[in-house]
Amino acid sequence: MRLLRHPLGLISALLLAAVVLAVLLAPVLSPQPPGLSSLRLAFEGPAAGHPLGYDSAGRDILARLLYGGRNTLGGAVIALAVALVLGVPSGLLAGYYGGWFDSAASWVVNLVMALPAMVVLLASRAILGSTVWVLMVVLGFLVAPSFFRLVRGIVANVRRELYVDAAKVSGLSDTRIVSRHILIVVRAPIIIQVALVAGIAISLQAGLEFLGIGSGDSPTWGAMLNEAFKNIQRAPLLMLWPGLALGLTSGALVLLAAALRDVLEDRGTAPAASRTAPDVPHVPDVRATSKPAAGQAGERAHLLSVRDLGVAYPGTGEVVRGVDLDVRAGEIVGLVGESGSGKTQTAFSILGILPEKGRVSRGSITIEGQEIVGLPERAHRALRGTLVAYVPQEPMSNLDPAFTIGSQLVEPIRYKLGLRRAEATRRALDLLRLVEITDPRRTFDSYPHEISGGMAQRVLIAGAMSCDPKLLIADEPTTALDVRVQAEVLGLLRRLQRDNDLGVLLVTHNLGVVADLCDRVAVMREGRIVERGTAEQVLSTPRDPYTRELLSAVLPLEAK
Ligand SMILES: Nc1ncnc2c1ncn2[C@@H]1O[C@H](COP(=O)(O)OP(=O)(O)OP(=O)(O)O)[C@@H](O)[C@H]1O
Repeated sequence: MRLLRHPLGLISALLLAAVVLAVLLAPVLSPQPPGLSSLRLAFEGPAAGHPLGYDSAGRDILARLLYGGRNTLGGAVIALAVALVLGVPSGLLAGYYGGWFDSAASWVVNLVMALPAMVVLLASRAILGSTVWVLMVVLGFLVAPSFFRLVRGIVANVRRELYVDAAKVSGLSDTRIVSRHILIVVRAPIIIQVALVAGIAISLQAGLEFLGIGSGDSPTWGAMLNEAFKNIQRAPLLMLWPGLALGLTSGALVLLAAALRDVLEDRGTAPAASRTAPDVPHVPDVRATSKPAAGQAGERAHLLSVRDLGVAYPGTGEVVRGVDLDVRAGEIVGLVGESGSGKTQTAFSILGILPEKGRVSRGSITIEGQEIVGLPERAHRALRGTLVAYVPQEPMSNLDPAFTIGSQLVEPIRYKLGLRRAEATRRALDLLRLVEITDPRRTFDSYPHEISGGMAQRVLIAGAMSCDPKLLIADEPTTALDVRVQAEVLGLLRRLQRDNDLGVLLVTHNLGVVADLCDRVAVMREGRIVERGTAEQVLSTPRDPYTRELLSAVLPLEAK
């Protein structure tokens, strides 16, 4: 549904729907069968009931266009179905279980990818015949590796997530874990990839037909192009219709993929738990209160100030109830609490990205003095990325596997800062250096599946820093990483915060992270803040029983 609110998505979806509908209704819309030929009418112009005129064999162009669309789109569907059936389950298995199946499947995939597609298609035509459907099955086989790699990369990454471990520990079967945790993560990239591959399949098929490699007997847009090309001197307009149909359909698919990416990829994701050793830092600071803080405002911080925030969902009521929070320039504030306590909802309200049905039910949020509750989406969007940036929890699923790291950094920089490509590229490389990536050029040119989780998180931090934000909201930024990499990424956040005088709101379960990094901390439970103070105060002399409970759950494990 959110796709319909995306202008590009709406236009491309409508266009595709119109094409598919027209093609399906071919018998109704078309005045005669596509093969009916009357040489007397060859190259005749439009006539009543034949709005596009006749081709070189005196066949109705509209009929051929509509029936040809059936073959062209049907061929793409077949190629996609084959690619999905082969690529997705094998990618899931290889990514989830690894081991010999992964090695064998990756070997086969590399082999298939090394095959020159055109040669294979030509050879299969010679062996299997020229029917368009058979060629599309072969094409499906050739593009299946792209789905395999996509799914395998994401699944292998998600498999390492602690929440998948937790699901395993709690006794869920593998099938259930895959359907509950894993499919959700791969669904969006697969949908995007489907749109892209459909466009490629249509263009490739048309290319083959245009070269005269497909089957001559059934009409397709490519075959129409081929025939029109032969008569280009005599009737250049014949090229227009199949060209237009192909251009519009493939263009709409590419735009739809881009819109789907926008819509599907900025969703919040599931939580996870992790631990690092606490090492209470010496931090000077501010006020400490131990009571729930609703209504107890105090002086508001200039950078970020939240007062009496409520977030509600229909049916559930308020899930955040009267939260007060301040983040000043140059400080890191931890927002801790168990799963479901409302941390992410608070962070999302500040970012203005609450899920569809969620709304801020009361209170005020100011960023640099500007009230943002009730701000129109457009104005809010202008703040995100420039004034406020977000570092998400799952680095890998926030990077699009279909694009290089470089292009994913460059595009937002160009969009937000209006830089030219060369300048944006320079800035992206500088940012990669800023986040301590040793070979920025190599990372720039890599695809997400070629880099590690820690590197991916650095890339996302680089992305967050790209427009010099003043406030960074990091939601469990190290959850997906192993302990050593966690420490590195936390160190990086600390350095960036110091060097840039950033204010950071760090959402975390992890009291070790709070101890390592935070100046101040607010503890949330059931939508309220139950305790706040300097990290040192809260960790060494917790006043609220809930904080004590949280601490006692962690400390015995970390005392070693
Ligand atoms: N889309 C939604 N519709 C209804 N309730 C929701 C929705 N999203 C979140 N909630 C509820 O809001 C409450 C707070 O969720 P939130 O995600 O903020 O918790 P959290 O403290 O960030 O937990 P975690 O650390 O697990 O992410 C939860 O009880 C959750 O059930």
